Amino acid sequence: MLNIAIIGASGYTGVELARLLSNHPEVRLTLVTSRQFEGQPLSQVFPNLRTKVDLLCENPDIDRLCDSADFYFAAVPHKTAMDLVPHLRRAGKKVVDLSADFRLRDQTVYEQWYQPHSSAQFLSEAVYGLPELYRDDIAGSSLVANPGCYPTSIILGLAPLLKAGIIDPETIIADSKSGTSGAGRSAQIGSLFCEVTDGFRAYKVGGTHRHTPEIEQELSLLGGRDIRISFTPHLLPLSRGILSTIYARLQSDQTEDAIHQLYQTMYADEPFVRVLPPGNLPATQYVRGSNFCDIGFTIDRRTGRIIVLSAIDNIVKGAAGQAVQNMNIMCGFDETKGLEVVPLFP
Ligand SMILES: NC(=O)C1=CN([C@@H]2O[C@H](COP(=O)(O)OP(=O)(O)OC[C@H]3O[C@@H](n4cnc5c(N)ncnc54)[C@H](OP(=O)(O)O)[C@@H]3O)[C@@H](O)[C@H]2O)C=CC1
Ligand SMILES: CC(=O)N[C@@H](CCC(=O)OP(=O)(O)O)C(=O)O
Repeated sequence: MLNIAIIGASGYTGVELARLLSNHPEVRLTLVTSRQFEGQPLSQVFPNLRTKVDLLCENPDIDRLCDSADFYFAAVPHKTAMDLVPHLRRAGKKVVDLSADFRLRDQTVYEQWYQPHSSAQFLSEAVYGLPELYRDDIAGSSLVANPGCYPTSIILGLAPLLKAGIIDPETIIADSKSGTSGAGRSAQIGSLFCEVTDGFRAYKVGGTHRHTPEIEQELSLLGGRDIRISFTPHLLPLSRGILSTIYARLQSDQTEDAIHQLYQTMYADEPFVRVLPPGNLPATQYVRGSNFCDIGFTIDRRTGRIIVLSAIDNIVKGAAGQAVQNMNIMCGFDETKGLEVVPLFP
């Protein structure tokens, strides 16, 4: 059995990691951290874990951390992760970092969008943890930077089109809508019930959301040239789920069957990408609680644009589920272990 620590277990991705890992046959949770709930059972902080997780929350003291497990999930905010990861790596531990701290390959770009990087020497070691693109690199890595939730939905939605070179990369627009759990569990006015319910709004409009450089980094690698996109996030009055609606102009006339074939070919062996037949469109309620990314598309003949829709659960494929998928790959386990759950509906 592999001993696992979740650093930041009292957050939304932390509780989701605990839920998924408690059902994983190859691992045992040995440490969960939370400063605010130190000494309390995690199953008291999150009663859904009753009888499934029997650990007390501990303060994340670095020496105790390094002695407590073989494999670490850093489910803490960015900035915190960059200060923790070097200690874990120097102790020879494998880490999946759910924060943004090791996702951008270029330190300058990271520092433009976030803050000064205290452990930039680890950027070259980190592998971007999108298994559908980097499975082999992830398998050989000890530090995986788990992708952001919006980037996961958009990159998976566009990858087959960019690889095939059939869309004009200068015309990409992604409108994404996320459930409120994406903002984390800390108290913030913008996440209060009255601020979110019965309404729908965009935020960080005009290329100002910090996921923009992450999405552009990966799309540029797929397209083999520098790509800039228009990305607008929106906040939904839902707890979980992301739906990204992505537009791009087709470079030439294409049939729906030919494009469907492109998606089928790229994702044929992917356990967590479900390509929908032409005419079927994804929705957040059909991936809820699961590690699936559902992708559908349609061609707007009047404008010559393709419209791709990509749905994930932001806490599962957008965070904790993808992190477990990465752990499975890094440790040589069956990639679907702990993640076999069918989406919860209704
Ligand atoms: N929510 C989502 O949908 C997604 C989140 N992510 C990323 O995953 C990470 C966790 O997100 P999420 O679970 O939503 O966040 P939450 O705010 O819900 O939880 C954060 C966790 O980190 C701990 N923490 C906060 N500050 C520190 C610190 N200085 N030292 C040690 N522990 C700390 C908190 O516990 P305590 O304060 O008690 O110690 C808490 O357990 C973030 O980097 C986020 O960007 C990525 C993709 C999607
Ligand atoms: C709804 C909402 O607020 N979503 C978060 C992004 C979700 C996320 O966790 O992304 P990172 O892993 O990069 O932090 C936001 O817009 O900042």
